[in-house]
Amino acid sequence: MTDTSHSPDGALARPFDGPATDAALRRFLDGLPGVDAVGLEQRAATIGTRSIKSSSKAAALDAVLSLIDLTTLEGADTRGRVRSLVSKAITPDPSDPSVPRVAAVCVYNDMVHHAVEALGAHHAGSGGDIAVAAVATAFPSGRASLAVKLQDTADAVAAGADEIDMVIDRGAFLSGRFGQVYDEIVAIKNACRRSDGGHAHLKVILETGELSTYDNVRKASWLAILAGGDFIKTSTGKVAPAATLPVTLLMLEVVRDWHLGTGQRIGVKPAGGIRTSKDAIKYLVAVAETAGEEWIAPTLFRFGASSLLDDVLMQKQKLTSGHYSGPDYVTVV
Ligand SMILES: O=C[C@H](O)COP(=O)(O)O
Repeated sequence: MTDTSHSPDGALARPFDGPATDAALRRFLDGLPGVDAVGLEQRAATIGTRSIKSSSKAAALDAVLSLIDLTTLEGADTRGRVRSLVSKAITPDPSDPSVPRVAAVCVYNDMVHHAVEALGAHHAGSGGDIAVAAVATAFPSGRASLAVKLQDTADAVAAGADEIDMVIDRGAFLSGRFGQVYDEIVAIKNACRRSDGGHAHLKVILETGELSTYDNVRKASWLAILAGGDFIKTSTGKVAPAATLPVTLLMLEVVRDWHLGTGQRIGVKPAGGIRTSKDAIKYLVAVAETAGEEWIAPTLFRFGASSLLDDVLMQKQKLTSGHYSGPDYVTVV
């Protein structure tokens, strides 16, 4: 990843004066313009109707592949399951070595060392091209003490995680305790520091399905960026609704506005429920039309998905041969 980080206290970029107290954050976030829900949903619906030339489809499918955080987040995860996932990340299509690799594998904290071991030289931490992302901070609920969340994060970083996907405290956010949410993100960002002086990149999961309103999604997006998030991510995948096109579009508008105001580029990661190439391409159109084509890069956009890869491989195969292969074409993790 290129370094999209900024000062943990947001001092250079903060769009208000003084410390980020609860009152200052509330004043700023409550002063953001309300979201025109009808307009937002219409924009998303219009994006959903765009057609893509078949000559561009192959490139779009390859772009989708390169942006996937290939995910397994199950209580039943094992070393074997993570090794299968990693093998698929390294060689998505054993019959075609030209198929691009995914950006990252995303696993629970205690599976990080298995992922790192299985990736070997492919691990980003060893100069390879696949990152290991770990969900942390008492994922998916976020209900634990700050001390536990910091330890959770430090454990994942020590085990070799290149990226930390943290969940915000939705209870604190919905109660208006914005300072608490801000401080927690700042603390987790500090826990992302590695002993070599680098730091794991921080994706801040808003869990938009629990935020009730588009206004809250906009506020939480700003709050996460102000506190130092390198990425803002829609969902854990454990709460419905997970990623939606309108919510992702709204988050893209925030990173676009942040970039216009500060020059800093923040990433966006829709996650949960994105299973088809057709849907993924709609997201790419939203990225290109909202933040700009430069955001279509693993440093600035990811899909958090467990099964999207299989559909993309099937669509690529259909483009090449004119027909779908049987269900055995894709390997099931
Ligand atoms: O962050 C990723 C999600 O947990 C994956 O969700 P999914 O299984 O619906 O693709």
